[in-house]
Amino acid sequence: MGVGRRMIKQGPPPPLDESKISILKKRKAAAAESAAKAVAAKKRRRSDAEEEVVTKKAAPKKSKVNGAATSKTEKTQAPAKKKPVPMDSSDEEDLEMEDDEFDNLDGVSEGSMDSNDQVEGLSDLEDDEPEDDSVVDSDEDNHPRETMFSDDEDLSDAEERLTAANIEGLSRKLDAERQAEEEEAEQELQDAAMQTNIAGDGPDVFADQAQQGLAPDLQLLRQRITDTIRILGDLKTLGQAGKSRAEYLDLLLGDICTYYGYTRFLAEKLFNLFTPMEAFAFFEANETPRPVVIRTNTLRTNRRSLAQALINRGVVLEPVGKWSKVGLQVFESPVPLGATPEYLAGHYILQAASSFLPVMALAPQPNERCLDMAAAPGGKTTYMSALMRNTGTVIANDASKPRAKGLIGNIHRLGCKNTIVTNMDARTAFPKAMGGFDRVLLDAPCTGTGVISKDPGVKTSKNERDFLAIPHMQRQLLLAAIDSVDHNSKTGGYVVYSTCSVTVEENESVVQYVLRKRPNVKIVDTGLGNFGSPGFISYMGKKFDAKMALTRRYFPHRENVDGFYVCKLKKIGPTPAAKPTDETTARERRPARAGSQAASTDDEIDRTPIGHGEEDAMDFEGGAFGPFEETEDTDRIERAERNRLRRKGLNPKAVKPKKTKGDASKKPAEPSQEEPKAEATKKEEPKKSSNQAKGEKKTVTKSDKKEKKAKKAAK
Ligand SMILES: C[S@@+](CC[C@H](N)C(=O)[O-])C[C@H]1O[C@@H](n2cnc3c(N)ncnc32)[C@H](O)[C@@H]1O
Repeated sequence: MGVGRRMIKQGPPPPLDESKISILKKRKAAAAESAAKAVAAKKRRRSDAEEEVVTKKAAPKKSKVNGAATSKTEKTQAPAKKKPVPMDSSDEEDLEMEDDEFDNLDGVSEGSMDSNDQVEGLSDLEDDEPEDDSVVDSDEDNHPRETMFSDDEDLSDAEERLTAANIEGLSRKLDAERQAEEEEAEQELQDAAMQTNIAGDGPDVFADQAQQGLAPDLQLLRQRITDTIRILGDLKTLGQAGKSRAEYLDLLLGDICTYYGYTRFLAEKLFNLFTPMEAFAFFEANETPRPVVIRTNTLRTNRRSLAQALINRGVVLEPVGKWSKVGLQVFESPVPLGATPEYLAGHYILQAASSFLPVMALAPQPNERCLDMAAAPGGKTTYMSALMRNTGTVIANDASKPRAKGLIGNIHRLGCKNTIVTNMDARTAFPKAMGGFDRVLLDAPCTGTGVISKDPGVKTSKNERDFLAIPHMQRQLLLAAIDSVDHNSKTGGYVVYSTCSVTVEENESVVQYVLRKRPNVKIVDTGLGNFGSPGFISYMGKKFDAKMALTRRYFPHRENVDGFYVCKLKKIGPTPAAKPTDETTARERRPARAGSQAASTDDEIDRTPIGHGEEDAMDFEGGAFGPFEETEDTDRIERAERNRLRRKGLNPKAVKPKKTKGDASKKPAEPSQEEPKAEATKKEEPKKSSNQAKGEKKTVTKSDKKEKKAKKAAK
């Protein structure tokens, strides 16, 4: 992400600024406090920061920020005391395909803080060093911070393991907070009803519609949104005669689009995930940034030492919550977090709290062989490396070359010595180039609907085509991920699939698809406890595998983390050699082809996985996994062949009739040496029954291989 976007993200969206009156009273209070603080002099701000450190220290029983979800009190105070924390360019590793993200690594501080702040921060640092030191000293003297950074923060496995107890505690706390917020919101709605003296009879929300076309009065719009939600909650009593639920929903969606700036298409998609009331909370949460979080790099330091070093620089921070032993939530920083000596020395990385979760679910072990399929800029790769204590191997792959450069930068900075970077399209590269991994992480490219607060462009940039093309690619990648895992791994055999999107199309639907295509995997518990919400087991009439409830969903308005999805799969049997990685139906492919660059490469690639040993011997068609889906295969094979010919500069229509059944060597366009043989032979398949095709395919493949070998030998 660029500096500009970081700056935008740090502040509220200008058009909503004036009218943004939170539904929660506590936020009103915070806004007032914030305004008051804004006029304070810089030294005053500095002393505020010191005060806060002292306050925290003086309040040992104060509840801490959990899971990046602040406690109620903290949420109230946070907007006022937080000033924009400079974000490092590595901060959000989850936004897809941003090639320049790491090009701006060194410029991070420039756009994030004004120069005065920086100078002041530095001079203050010099002036106040002894003072800060004393704070740290006193901290060591039975200070509450002792409890925050307890002695158990060693580099042990246990430190990294998420305990169910911690998670349950956190979950309970979040539930309580959420309930309180909902009660407040409900109260506000009731107050609004009393103000209008219309108890038992809802307001006429349709009355203002005549004003359409004029610039909207955002306050009125907001009022109408809350009124409509209230009416929808009790349509029978509050609804107007002759007005249907659909009409109210239509009005509400239109208002949400106008108020928050979404396209109708996306607003509807997101709205449908929740009740109207909860959808409102979700859209609201997307207007405010999530807490800034850094992850301690345990290959270089430990959290206690890092926290002390940063506190000495005037950074106000706390442990992110008991669920993580490496996360620190930063409330305020007088220095750019992407340019501190500790940052440059690789002691931490800016990483969204939700981004820890897939790696925790993956739980890579020392000495394992792991793959991070879509790794750049490396927040998760470097965490994997740290959990593996720089042993074993992590293959960190990314299809984007510029992003892969950023990945390399992070790997060096954080001192990951067990990591190899590759720059390949994971759909084709794995398991062909490499396979047999103990664990694979697929943090898939996605639409980014979980990180709208970071990238508001998502509100208008994602269209229907994206929601066909991107899930299509996700399915391909996840099949490749599964095929790349060694089901016989003594320590692993796991795949973790994650996205920073909240839509069902990119999450449960993708998992459901691969369950159908790869019955040799099953969903297992993520190990993330009750933190987050269970994945959907049904959605809009569509039923999913019952175990989908073991997958986890995270939402900005529920957990105060970026929207995220995590699914853990265990491979229980070999992937059949004959099973192509991409088996999307023709119906799914068509829009995808037209849709995106990712999808456009779809046709050009044969994704047939290379079998390993026993997998080669697996007779898929007659085996445990059922028959080929002939229509899909036929279409895929024909398409692949046409594309192969086109790549050769040949007209498929012109050359096709010349081909002879079963004789690969007589093809007019000979596949190049590096082209997969399966592709060359599969074109014969459509005209045969699946059994015939299978038999012939094997025969031809073998003869082809022999022929190739002979050619090689001759050369
Ligand atoms: C959500 S980001 C990954 C973030 C990363 N896991 C982290 O934690 O820093 C998705 C990444 O997928 C990469 N990508 C997209 N298509 C790909 C493909 N076909 N093969 C491999 N990587 C791909 C993008 O370049 C992008 O860096």
